[in-house]
Amino acid sequence: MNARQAALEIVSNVLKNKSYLNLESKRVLSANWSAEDKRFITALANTTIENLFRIDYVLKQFITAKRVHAVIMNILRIGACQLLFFESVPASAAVNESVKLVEKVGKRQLKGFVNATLRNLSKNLGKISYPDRETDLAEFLHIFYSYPKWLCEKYLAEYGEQQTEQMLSFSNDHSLTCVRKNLLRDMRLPENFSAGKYLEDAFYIKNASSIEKMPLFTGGGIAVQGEASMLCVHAAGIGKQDRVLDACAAPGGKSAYASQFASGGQIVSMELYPHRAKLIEETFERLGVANAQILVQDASKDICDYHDGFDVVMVDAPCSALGLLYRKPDIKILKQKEDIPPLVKTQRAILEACASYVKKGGTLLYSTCTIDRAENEDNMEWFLKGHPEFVMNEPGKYLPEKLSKRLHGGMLQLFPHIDGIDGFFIARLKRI
Ligand SMILES: C[S@@+](CC[C@H](N)C(=O)[O-])C[C@H]1O[C@@H](n2cnc3c(N)ncnc32)[C@H](O)[C@@H]1O
Repeated sequence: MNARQAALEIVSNVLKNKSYLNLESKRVLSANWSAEDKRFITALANTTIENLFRIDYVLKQFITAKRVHAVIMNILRIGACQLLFFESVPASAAVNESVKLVEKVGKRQLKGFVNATLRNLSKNLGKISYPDRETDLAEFLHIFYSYPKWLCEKYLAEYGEQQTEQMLSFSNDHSLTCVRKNLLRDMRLPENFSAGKYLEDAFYIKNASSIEKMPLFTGGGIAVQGEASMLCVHAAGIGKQDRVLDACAAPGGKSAYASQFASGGQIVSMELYPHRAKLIEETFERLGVANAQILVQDASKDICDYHDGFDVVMVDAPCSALGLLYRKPDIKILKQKEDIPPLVKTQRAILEACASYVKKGGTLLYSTCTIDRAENEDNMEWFLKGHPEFVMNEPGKYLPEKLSKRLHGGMLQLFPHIDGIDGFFIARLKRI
């Protein structure tokens, strides 16, 4: 298998099976590839998925057939992706290598079709047309930035044209991975890790293709965790002796970080799915978390024994993950508008049950990794209406100054294009 075939396999599986891009990439890249091949495969598969709506729109202008077989369409997609977005790949290579793929998938009779389509595209790159932004702005944004149309419409309504375009056009350096230095293990970090944007114990690694195999990772010296996720734990303001409930805990990133703050206290990590609870177990073992207990349990169901039982309750709710779209492009394709109302229902049910576990004077920390008013601000408004025993308690003193200035109504919505990190939402409530 060559690099383009590997990218084709990843793209085909994501689109056909609706599987996650990172899991497909991990599986395909586990074979013995050179570092250069790994980078090319990852870039080609990611860029194709990231720009799928645009690529399909462009291809439509050059495809002459009425129907195109799925695998041939995917070959055209990764070929067009190279022509449109890979300056380092000569057009002839993008076309010829795509034609070779047609033979490899056993459809040699379609070599001429793929050759003609891509050659025609490569000769007419300057003549590609896009939807007219004056006639239908949402349609233009949907195609040009390759985001679902429903999301473009939603963001236009909520944030206006300028901010929506900034959000959709933002792209970060995909080669950087954020890790957290785990203070529960005393391991030295290499000099080439660069400093975090906001937190002392956050670091960025460049071009690390298999962090999970690094001795520093296997030995528990680091956890792969973004700064926005770490900031949620900071915002909770956890004390040394605190008893903390992490109601939606898998794979255990926030629980493990919380255990550093509550070094003399205790963490209870709750998770609905047993297979995901196993991930928490692995995280704790690797990172040396000793003061935590794992519980497989539906956080929306009341547990009488927990009433008034915790200084801090963290609800890092299951959500639409729209704050990760800029670095997890498959979510753009997999996420549907219809997914949101059931999520809001679950989030509210979890908040409802967990509210009673907070001690008087204690903290309820609500967070999501999404940019969606229904799942964030609206949920907080709904919760406070039904729970006069809680007030908003802004977490400014626990956050870096630059971010505490951005609190709005006591809540913080992070944006990748403004803050350079994942689009998390953080709200801190106090039980009075
Ligand atoms: C956003 S993730 C949590 C990430 C985690 N806090 C971390 O930082 O590593 C949400 C988790 O909630 C779990 N979940 C979904 N519904 C739940 C429920 N009703 N009760 C408990 N956990 C639930 C999901 O399986 C998922 O593992």
